[in-house]
Amino acid sequence: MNSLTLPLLKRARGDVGIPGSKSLSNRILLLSALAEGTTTITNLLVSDDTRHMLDALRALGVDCRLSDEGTRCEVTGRGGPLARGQAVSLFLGNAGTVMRPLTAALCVGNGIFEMTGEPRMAERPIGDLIDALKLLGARVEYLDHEGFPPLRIQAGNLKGGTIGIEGGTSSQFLTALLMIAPLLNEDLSIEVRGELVSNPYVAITLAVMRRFGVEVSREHSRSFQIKGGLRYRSPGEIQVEGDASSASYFLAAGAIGGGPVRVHGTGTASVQGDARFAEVLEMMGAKVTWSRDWVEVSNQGALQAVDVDLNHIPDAAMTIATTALFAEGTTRIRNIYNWRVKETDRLGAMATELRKLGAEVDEGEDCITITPPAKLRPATIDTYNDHRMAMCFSLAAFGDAEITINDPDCTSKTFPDYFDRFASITG
Ligand SMILES: O=C(O)C1=C[C@@H](OP(=O)(O)O)[C@@H](O)[C@H](O)C1
Ligand SMILES: C=C(OP(=O)(O)O)C(=O)O
Repeated sequence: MNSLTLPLLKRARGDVGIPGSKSLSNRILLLSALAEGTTTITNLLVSDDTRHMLDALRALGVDCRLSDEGTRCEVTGRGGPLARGQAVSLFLGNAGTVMRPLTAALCVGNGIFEMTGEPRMAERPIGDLIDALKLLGARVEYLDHEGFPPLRIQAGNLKGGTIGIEGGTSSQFLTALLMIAPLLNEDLSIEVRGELVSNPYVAITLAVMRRFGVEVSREHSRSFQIKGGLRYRSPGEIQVEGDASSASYFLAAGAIGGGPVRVHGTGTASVQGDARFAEVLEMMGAKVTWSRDWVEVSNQGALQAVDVDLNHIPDAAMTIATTALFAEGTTRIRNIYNWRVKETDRLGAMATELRKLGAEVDEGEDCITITPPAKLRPATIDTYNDHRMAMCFSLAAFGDAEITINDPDCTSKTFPDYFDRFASITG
């Protein structure tokens, strides 16, 4: 579909479920492949990003059997590195959670691997991770531009020791190193240099590693120690939580459209940082009710603008940017520099599209300031092949102006039937 014109929305209410978490699905798939034993994964996310992980694992000889429309997967673990006799070329789309961890995993073992992706992937940095892997002895070549995919990896033995990793661009670099550390023959200490962005994603990594039998010690918040020469062990069956970033659009709809909207699949028991998104809606004046595995949002009065550092929830932070269209006052979202190196330059894209709706927007290097107009203007929103642009701008349909979303199918990266589920609580 080239574009989707949304009906004018007045209210949002009802119950809605969300698909499995992308971050958990891809971590669990990879560790299942590396582990000893067979893992049955349930509530697996079915989307482009998980398909890229599955296709890559299969190309690497891992047996992954899907059932229940792809939400259940039985993975026969390799009990160690993903070695391969012949050279393998892997197309990884624009999935950061595949490119970064799989690159690290394929540096260990045997084989020659080419890692490629969509054009945008060639603009998403990976140099800090490759520098760290090279210090451990990895052989990685840049096939196009220094510091960016596509890459050519010649796997081998990596040593342990102590390495530093830059924390300022993407937490996925640290996640990648943590996940391969047990496969090294020697112990590894990882010291994060500078600020660690998107910090809660590291907690997801540690939690999944723990489920697969590996404990990481933490001397302080940015120093990690992992024993080498270990094997991941399958937990048997493992259920993927609902995706807390995907939940954010419905929760925001509850805040803008009155609610109550109850989202099932994530709540206080979640390991995902984005589960805290509703706290920001609470700060804006919405009423939030929490349970272990659902969150409900309703709102009677007017929402209020907030001034918040959302470095810890960079994905759900985009939902606050469009919720700001319905809040009184000027909203400022700070410390989100890495929006610039994701599916698109999200700071630039967000500013451009919010202005089309009549908002006054100030785009800083690492922040965005949004003052809504008295009334939204009708607009056609470009989505920049960014699933989150499409999803968070669907909220603009509450503004009593006709909103058309270009390329709505780009939600397939993490949430293929997003617009149907959105219609189910707003129709
Ligand atoms: O590790 C993960 O699962 C993710 C980490 C975050 O990326 P950065 O660490 O690059 O901010 C997030 O934006 C991405 O969607 C998923
Ligand atoms: C940044 C995102 O994805 P990726 O895993 O490709 O980094 C995202 O889903 O918003």
